[in-house]
Amino acid sequence: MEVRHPKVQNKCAGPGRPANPGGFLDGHADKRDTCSAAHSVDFPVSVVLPAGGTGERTGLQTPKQFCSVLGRPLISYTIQAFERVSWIQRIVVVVAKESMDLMVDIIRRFQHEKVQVVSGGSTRHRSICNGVMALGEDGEGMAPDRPGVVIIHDAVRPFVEEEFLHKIATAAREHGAAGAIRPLVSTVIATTSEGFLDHSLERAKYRASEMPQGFSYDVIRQAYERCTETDFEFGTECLHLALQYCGTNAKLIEGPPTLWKVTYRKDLAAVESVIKESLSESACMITGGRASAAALAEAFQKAAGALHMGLDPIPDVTAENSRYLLKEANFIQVSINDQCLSEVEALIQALEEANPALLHPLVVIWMLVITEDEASDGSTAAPASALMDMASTAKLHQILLYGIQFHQSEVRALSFLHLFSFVFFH
Ligand SMILES: Nc1ccn([C@@H]2O[C@H](COP(=O)(O)OP(=O)(O)OP(=O)(O)O)[C@@H](O)[C@H]2O)c(=O)n1
Ligand SMILES: O=P(O)(O)OC[C@@H](O)[C@@H](O)[C@@H](O)CO
Repeated sequence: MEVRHPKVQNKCAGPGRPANPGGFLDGHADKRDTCSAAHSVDFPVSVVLPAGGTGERTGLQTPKQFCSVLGRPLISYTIQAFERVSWIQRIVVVVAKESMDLMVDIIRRFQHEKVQVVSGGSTRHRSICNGVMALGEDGEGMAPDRPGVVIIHDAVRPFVEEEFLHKIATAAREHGAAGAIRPLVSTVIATTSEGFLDHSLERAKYRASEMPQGFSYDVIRQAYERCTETDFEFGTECLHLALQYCGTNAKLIEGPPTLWKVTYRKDLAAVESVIKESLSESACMITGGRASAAALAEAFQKAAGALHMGLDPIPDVTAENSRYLLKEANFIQVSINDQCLSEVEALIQALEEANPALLHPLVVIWMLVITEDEASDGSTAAPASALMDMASTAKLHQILLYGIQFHQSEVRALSFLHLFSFVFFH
């Protein structure tokens, strides 16, 4: 499907079918508010993820954005990094038309939110242009809800944090354009036509242009409406288009080293080791909706921030929260004074039914909290034998079950999180 916008007919389009105006695959926005209070914006932000390349430099048959990492396509990690940000409204993924069905399947399988799939072009700029135009598409009589800011981010850069996205988006809002930069690792040199050194650049004066980049919508749209076929064919830098065709000088912001792009096969191995390491840094805390458990989860969530752990408290894993079963690797089931194992049994059953395509064990910690009044009744510990039996069965499904019981007066969130982090690092 090709996005063909009347004003820029064939401007960014490659070959392809007329575009579906871009109906959402699942239109409900992500209701899970995952942004911390520190990060919010007062203008609409959308994202374009160019993912229409072939990944030739990996030497693999499968385009790198669709290569599996721990049983999950690389692009799914990148989409998740954006869909978790509550102030991002729409994510346009731009893929080659022959990958459209695959992309739709990935979105459904991993229950991605806020995603619209658009057909790519023969070059990266053409693909990005298609994505930008789709954001302004009138689509079936709907007034285009054009974003104030568009974040553009290569789909093969899976490690992007909300805090940096917020910096890029607010700088783009203020300056019209903003981009991530990183120090150069190697010196840049110019060669003669015979392949000899012509001159070298003073490395300290230059930076590597990375992603994400942000633009006010009108700037990037106008840049693509005005740029030339040569730009579309050979260009690699959106910031240059904004300067060249809109006179907009991008604000440059040094980003973390995690912004690197998967380009070669070795980069896929690096992604896998980084993701494995990060597995111990997030968990889903299931509170059952009880006020006391929710209060405890809130205290843990605050403490988790100090350990750079992401902790998502939710009441259960049903309905819209069922996506956690596919994307999270660690779960803490909180029971208050309830020695019955039914809740954790239900969680393990839900995990087995969801059968997430992860090649590493899932970890479930049953956290039994005994409150002061209950403790005075001399309540006994949960039936350890029943827990052991359940753990033995769960292990057959790659689920590692642990139990921890403590009295409310013993709760020191940070120390428990250190313990959880140790257990999660499997
Ligand atoms: N016609 C294209 C070419 C590239 N991209 C996307 O732009 C990003 C960065 O480009 P690059 O790393 O060069 O990806 P490929 O072009 O796939 O890699 P190669 O040059 O090795 O083929 C990737 O997410 C890629 O999918 C795109 O959307 N459309
Ligand atoms: O050139 P490639 O297509 O490999 O990758 C695109 C990069 O050039 C681009 O992501 C940054 O340089 C920022 O513009």
